[in-house]
Amino acid sequence: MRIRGANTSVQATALTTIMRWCNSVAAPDTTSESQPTSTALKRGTRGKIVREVDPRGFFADIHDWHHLASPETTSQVRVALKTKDNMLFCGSQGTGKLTVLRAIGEALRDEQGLEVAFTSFDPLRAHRLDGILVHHLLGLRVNSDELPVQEQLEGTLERHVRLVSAVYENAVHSIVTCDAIILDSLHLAPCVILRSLDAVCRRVRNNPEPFGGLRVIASADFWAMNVHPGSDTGGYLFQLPDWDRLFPKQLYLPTIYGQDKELGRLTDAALMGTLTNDDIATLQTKSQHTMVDAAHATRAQVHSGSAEEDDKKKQQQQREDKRRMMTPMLDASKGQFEINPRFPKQPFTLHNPPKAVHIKRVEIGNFLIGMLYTSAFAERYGMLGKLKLEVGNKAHLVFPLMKRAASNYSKHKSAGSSSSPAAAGAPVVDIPAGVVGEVVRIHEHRITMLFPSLQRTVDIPRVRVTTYHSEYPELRYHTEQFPLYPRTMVMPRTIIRDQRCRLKGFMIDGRRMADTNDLGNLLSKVQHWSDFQAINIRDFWKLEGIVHEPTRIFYCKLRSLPVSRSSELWCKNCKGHVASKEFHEHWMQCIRSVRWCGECDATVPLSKLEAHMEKHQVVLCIDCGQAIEWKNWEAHRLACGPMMRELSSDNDFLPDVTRRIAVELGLDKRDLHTVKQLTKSVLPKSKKEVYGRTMQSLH
Ligand SMILES: Nc1ncnc2c1ncn2[C@@H]1O[C@H](COP(=O)(O)OP(=O)(O)OP(=O)(O)O)[C@@H](O)[C@H]1O
Repeated sequence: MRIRGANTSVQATALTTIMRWCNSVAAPDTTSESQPTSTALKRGTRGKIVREVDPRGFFADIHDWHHLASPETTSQVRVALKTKDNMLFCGSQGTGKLTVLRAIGEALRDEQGLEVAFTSFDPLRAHRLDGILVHHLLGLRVNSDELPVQEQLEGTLERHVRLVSAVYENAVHSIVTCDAIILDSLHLAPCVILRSLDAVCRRVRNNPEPFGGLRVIASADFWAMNVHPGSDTGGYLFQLPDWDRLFPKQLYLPTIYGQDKELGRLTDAALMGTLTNDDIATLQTKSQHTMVDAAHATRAQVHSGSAEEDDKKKQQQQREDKRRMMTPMLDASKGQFEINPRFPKQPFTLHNPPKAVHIKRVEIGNFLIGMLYTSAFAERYGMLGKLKLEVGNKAHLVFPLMKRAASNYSKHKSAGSSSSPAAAGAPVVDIPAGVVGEVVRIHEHRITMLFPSLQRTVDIPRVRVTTYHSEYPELRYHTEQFPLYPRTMVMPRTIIRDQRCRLKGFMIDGRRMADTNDLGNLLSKVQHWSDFQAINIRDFWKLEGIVHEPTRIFYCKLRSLPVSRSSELWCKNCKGHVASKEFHEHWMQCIRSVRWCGECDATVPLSKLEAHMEKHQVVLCIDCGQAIEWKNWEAHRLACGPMMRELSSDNDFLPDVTRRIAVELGLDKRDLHTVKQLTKSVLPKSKKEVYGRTMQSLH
């Protein structure tokens, strides 16, 4: 094995280290000045992280590509092959975005011979895409909380391009070495990243076109953005001035696959904020009745033949069934404890490669270790880092468990076939993902689960996933965890973020929802009426901000739908009435030029917003303990009673020395007036932060 691209001395050290570490590798070729191997030159293979499931015990299908060749997907692939434009696929969960991206990426690579990087902003989806995190393509830190300003970010991106070509010798992708990027979960990208990517691509690729001519095929689910009812109206990706230039082809995928047709219509209405009272009634009654019917049917199957049971027992059983089927959804505050149990019973284990510390000393080694390490956590596969299952708890499967050994499937995948696994003689699904079961027994290395709907009791061992880079297979991380997801953790935000499978048997309670778009996002996770029960939706639906207005307006434009049927519309940004016909033009101009200041009840030009909001900054006068707006500070410091006493001789608390120095220095009482900026948590509402972010992302 060779470490390519390092300078000779570093390379020699690295080689020795890794050679010592891995006995089985061939002798290093120190004479050739870092000639790329044939693997590295093979198109489309750079930067590939491989994830393999150990086929012993239960084999889980973690790759899950069954519709790459479906008619809907292939029609999108045809469009992508014909056009040279960048494309963006929008849609809610389950609309096939990832499948389309994967199919287009493969077609660009295999049919047009392009070097394609498969990336996502979401680590879990990066794994599902068989790709890498965008951060690894761009050279960004994964866990960095603070984003640098655009200039710094551009510097980081350019530096990474240089590192990839000079030090890593193109063993991984960079924005220069690939011809196309598959960019998933764009809704998670801050504006500044997209703007820097565009600017740096144009510079380093020496091409004035968007992204320097790099083909970008992206997907986004803007309904899943982290916004809450009080969020701002501006500063989102789709409001960037050159958004349409960056993505000339934008499509909305309307069909949630596998979902009941009427339920699909209501899910769309919930997402777009157009649910009527009748729709809510249908949602509540239909889900309730069908769910209870399903519970009865299951029980009847299990107890068929027991006719002597008396009516009372039957009724009791039915009540019990109903209770068991409907797990109430948790709200965010309660669920937090469940999600991060202090003493997990089944922690996930991550086995590091031996001598990882030594390998880290070489730049490429450091980069690879970082990339693999952040890709190998249980959460990246949809499992949990901390699992606390007890006997009697309910949980559902994260992956479909397969029946036969994995060898055929691996061969089939490595042969690059995109046909269905069943057709290639691959293992078939034994227990589908999402099935709800009850923990019967817990052993050290397996959990016995009873799946009542399948009438099966099955031992579930830990899934063992090995993660490595295709060109450095010696560096391996092994992840182990039970592929189970506790039912107690079903709550709006976690389902959306962590769950890859569809949900069954839970309650959508309007009163437990707190976040924008929760109802639509939850509904898009279910397929049939019998999977859930909706209650109290009417209470929730009346609340302001329950659908994210900027996203709704953007999607209306994308789908050529009217924002409203009335002749006039209320602009949430400038708080004015606008004729419906002109609404879109007005909105786009409005959000790019002004913001509403709630303190002054007036619009403020975007260019002056930062300075304006500074005036509303609240500060604490330490002398009198009062919170005062910054604009009133000057007046306050002249009139603050407790402060005026400070330098007077009857202030026993002021040390004589301080008083003398102050008088000698000519400091008047005003200059001694003290002020403390309040911490964010004390402030009633962080308007500054909201507007600050907006300013930063728009300019
Ligand atoms: N054309 C299709 N026909 C039927 N089912 C499909 C089709 N495309 C995708 N699916 C299935 O729909 C489900 C969601 O697909 P995919 O993951 O690609 O969508 P997504 O929009 O990325 O949604 P999610 O956020 O739920 O992952 C998967 O189970 C997939 O197999």
